[in-house]
Amino acid sequence: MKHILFVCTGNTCRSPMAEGLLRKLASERGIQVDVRSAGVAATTGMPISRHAEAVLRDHNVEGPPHSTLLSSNLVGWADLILTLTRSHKQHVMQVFPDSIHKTYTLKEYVENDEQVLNDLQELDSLFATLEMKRALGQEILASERERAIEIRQRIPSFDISDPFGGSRDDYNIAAAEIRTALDRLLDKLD
Ligand SMILES: N[C@@H](Cc1ccc(OP(=O)(O)O)cc1)C(=O)O
Repeated sequence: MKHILFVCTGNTCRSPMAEGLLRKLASERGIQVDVRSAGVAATTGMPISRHAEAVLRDHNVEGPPHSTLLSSNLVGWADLILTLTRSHKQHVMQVFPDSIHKTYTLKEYVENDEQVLNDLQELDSLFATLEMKRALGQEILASERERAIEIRQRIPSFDISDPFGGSRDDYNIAAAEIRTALDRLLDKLD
């Protein structure tokens, strides 16, 4: 059975909704997945946001009982790590470099446009080069910086915006965005 780990910041809003919704949608389609979630800056044991909980309740789903900080154990457990934003993905890849081959943003993983996927691949590799150069104190070429900016400007956003502190509507919007991506994810896993 595939182990899927969703990652956001606090693991109280987006990734718990993704976890609960995927469990529900997968079981409706008879697809076997084991799903968990965590946050890159989470405090383990915090309650899930009341709006996120309400969204899940409306779908007759239970989310995780509390938040969990991302750990190497969880990263090791996962076959596929799906982050809610690009910065979460960068964080996971920096802190757990062995996870590079299995870490994607949720929206990027379900993207089908070849041109966009090529751009993303080039951006990831540029990002890795720039990070390495920064760490080694090497000069970053203007051409490298400009290329990264050029690609960023033309690709769509792969982030699911953070409803933290927002209204129930903000949570509904995030949940709808997540759900659309999860339907496409299940098409891919089917
Ligand atoms: N954990 C952060 C706050 C935070 C909580 C949740 C959050 O949303 P999500 O769970 O979707 O990442 C974002 C940020 C803090 O220390 O205040």
